[in-house]
Amino acid sequence: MEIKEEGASEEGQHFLPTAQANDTGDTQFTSIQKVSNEPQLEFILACKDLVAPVRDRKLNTVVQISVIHPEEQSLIRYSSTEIVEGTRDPLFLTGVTFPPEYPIYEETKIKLTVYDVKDKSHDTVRTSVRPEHKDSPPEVGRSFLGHASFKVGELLKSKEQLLSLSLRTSDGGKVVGTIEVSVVKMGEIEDGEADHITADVQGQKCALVYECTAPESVNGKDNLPFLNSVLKNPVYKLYRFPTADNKWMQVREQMSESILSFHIPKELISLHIKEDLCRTQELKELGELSPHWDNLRKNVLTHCDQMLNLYQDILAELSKETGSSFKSSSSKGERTLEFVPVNLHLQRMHVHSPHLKDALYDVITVGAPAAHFQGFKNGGLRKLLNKFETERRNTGYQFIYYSPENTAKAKEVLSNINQLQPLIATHADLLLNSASQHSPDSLKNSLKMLSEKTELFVHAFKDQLVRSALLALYTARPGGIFQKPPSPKSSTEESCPQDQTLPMRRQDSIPHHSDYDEEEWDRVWANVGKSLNCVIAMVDKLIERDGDSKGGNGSRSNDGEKDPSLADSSTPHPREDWYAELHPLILTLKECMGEVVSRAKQSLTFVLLQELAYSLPQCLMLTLRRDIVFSQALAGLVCGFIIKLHSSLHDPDFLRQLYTVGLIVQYEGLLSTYSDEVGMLEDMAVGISDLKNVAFKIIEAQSNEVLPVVTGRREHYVVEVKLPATMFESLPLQIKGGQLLHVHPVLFNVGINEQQTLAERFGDVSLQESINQENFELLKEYYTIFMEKMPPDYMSHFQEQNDLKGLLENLHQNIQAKKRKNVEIMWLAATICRKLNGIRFTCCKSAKDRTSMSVTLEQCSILRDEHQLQKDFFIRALDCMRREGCRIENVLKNIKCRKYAFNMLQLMAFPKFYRPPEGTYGKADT
Ligand SMILES: O=P(O)(O)O[C@H]1[C@H](O)[C@@H](O)[C@H](OP(=O)(O)O)[C@@H](OP(=O)(O)O)[C@H]1O
Repeated sequence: MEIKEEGASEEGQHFLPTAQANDTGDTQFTSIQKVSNEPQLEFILACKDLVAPVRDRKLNTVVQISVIHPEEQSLIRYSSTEIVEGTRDPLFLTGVTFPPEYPIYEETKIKLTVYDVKDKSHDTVRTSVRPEHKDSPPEVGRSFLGHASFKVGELLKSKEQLLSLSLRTSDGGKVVGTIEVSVVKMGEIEDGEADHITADVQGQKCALVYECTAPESVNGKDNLPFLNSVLKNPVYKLYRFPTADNKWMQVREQMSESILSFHIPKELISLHIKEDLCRTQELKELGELSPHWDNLRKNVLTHCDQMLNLYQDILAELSKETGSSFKSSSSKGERTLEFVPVNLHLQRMHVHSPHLKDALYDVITVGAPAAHFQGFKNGGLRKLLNKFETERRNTGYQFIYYSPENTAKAKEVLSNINQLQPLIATHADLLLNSASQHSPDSLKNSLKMLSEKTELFVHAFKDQLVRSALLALYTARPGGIFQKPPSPKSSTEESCPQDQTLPMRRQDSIPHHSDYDEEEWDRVWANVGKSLNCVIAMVDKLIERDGDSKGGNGSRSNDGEKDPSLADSSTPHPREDWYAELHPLILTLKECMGEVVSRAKQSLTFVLLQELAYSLPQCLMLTLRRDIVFSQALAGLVCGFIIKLHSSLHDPDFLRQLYTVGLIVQYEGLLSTYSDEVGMLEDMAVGISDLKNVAFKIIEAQSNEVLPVVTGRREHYVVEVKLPATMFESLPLQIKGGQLLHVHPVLFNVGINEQQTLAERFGDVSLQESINQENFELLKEYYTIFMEKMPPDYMSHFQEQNDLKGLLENLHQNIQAKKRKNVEIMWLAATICRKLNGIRFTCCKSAKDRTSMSVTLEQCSILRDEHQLQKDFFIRALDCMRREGCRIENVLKNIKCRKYAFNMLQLMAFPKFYRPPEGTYGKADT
């Protein structure tokens, strides 16, 4: 019989096979009854009375679990337990779990093979994904003890779902002990019913059947289709660990890819293309410029076209990747995949322990957002942007210097214009519609909407930048001649006081010009407000006269075609033509608005031209780098946000926090401050900080398509997250009403590897220190807003439960202490984030090795601190997770080898609890 390795696919990307058998409609096998999206079958193992091949030898046992699919004859190696040392009655903490989509049936046969491990460092449990054959050499470091098999149906139908099987030697003759298989059911009976289970782990007594409940809020079954559309290829691992009071807790790890890894980059690149096309158009529409500026513009347009082509090519390449949900660490430097985050996963721990509530702990693990293709020879974004800005500020003779804040402001105003102008036009048309229907209520409502949007519009231009940009553009015209547009209707000008002319404050590098009429912009701008006032006055008058006429006044119709004079209110007007009265005023309003838009657009486009004009290729490459890094960061953020929303949808306090304060998003970085990783950290710091420009909006899904949509433009993104109608309905009004939901990203980095040792001894750790200090300030700010804005009744309970102030002080002291490899910083920051209901991230270069050490440590620390994990079992639990848990599968799917990429020397530099167990590390041998 052939033995294959599970997940031995060429790519090594999908460790677990998808449900081929189910998909092909293969119905001759009996499906297992299962709870939707829960693993289909989970069991734990224990052996008794094992016979050692050599008398008095203490056994170190491991069980290899293999599957024989009913339609095939080959044996698939599925999973292993951990090694239990020094006992003939091992009780294994690592269980076996078959995910929801796995093709398993009652007829499926499971084979359990027990080995005695002689040398753990050589126990090369499946180091490569190459299939093994019958005549493969025996595995180094272990010897066969015995095996047993059973059919899944037999286990499920057995009394108490517990099988006790004899272990036999390979010839099937001699019995060498027994193995017990007990079904675990997380989620079928009520809490407390599992009390009879005792865990005498020290004494190595075998446990009975496991049954526990997972409350609806944890499983969130009704939200599953929503989450399933985002998460793919889950890997599940099961464990049982003893609690301090000698009971068992059950722990299930889940690790899933997300199609957002590719979806968000595609959305974002499309958006950039749209924005850049629009910018090109706007630059062309700048009108006539003097030769200096015109040349500059031509140059910019040529380069922008090249960049556009590049983005279009990347998008075309990415669009070929339909259905992909994972970019491996080895593809980090691939140009066409640069926008895609590296190795992005949800890492979830679901804990069920007696007397305690079920709990979920989620961490998003992802490679540090960084531009690997461009490389790090010249540093990363933080340094490059600073350098660029300093040089730009100091060499301003060929162009006008606008600060990054002003450039961002210009983009913001442009974005507001693009949104508001069509919106106002729609509301104006609705108003006319109400007028033609002669409906006072509808007229009032339409007017209310129109007024609100127009006020926002007028407010958007209340900025000194627009004024100074107008002057700058004026001076850039041939001969400095500003083409005067036709003045708005005199009636508007006359009826409104000129009270909005503000003194002009020029930027230093902006030229003065004596011919320039500084007040003209104020007049044009103020005309919008004035025309709106005219509309309001007219509506009031019409409604009033309508009331009068209904009250029995005489009749007279009003022509009012061209002149919207409002002076004749005393004359009675029975059933007048409201449309005819309002139409010219609306035309004037639109005209005034058009005038403002055209001037503001041109002047702000001129501001943006300055940004590009200085050091063109460099500027565009920086933008590309920033876009790449941001795209990777955004993909992770959207994934984290959707998962958080999904798991907390039934929590009113969370929802309130979401719309009143926003969410903290905490990133744990494990990068060193040495060599290339300095550049990565510099990229990462900017990418994460840029996430503060993202807001989320929840909208009701109109179809089955629930993938998020990214809107806005650079520096002003709105991610629309779609929810199915039933879920959407249950949301608070504020969220349903489209209120923007904000995020507050913070990054704390602590390098832990041998490179960091070098940085500490011979290099520089100031980057890490300043990042941690700056981000501490941001975290403190969030905490302050949180305390201020959350309602007092919630806060009193919250403060009682969480000593956040103390934790923050502790974090601050640790950051100030400047201790080497101070991993306490990460634990404190993560704890604060969890207590604040935030979204957790852990990142290193590839999110594969160091990240795996960190998330497993975090998981076990949570089990110890929150779920009373027996202290003596802390290291065993950690080793179980690292040896057989989701993260070793992560390594496998990335590099097709089941070994963390560390050598002894590297590990000696790691803080103690970040070192994986013997036999699980080394360099890839494929
Ligand atoms: O290049 P060697 O000497 O094998 O060092 C490895 C490190 O030990 C690992 O920590 C890196 O992986 P993580 O970035 O996931 O920790 C790993 O990153 P990689 O998987 O991206 O190559 C390597 O840098």
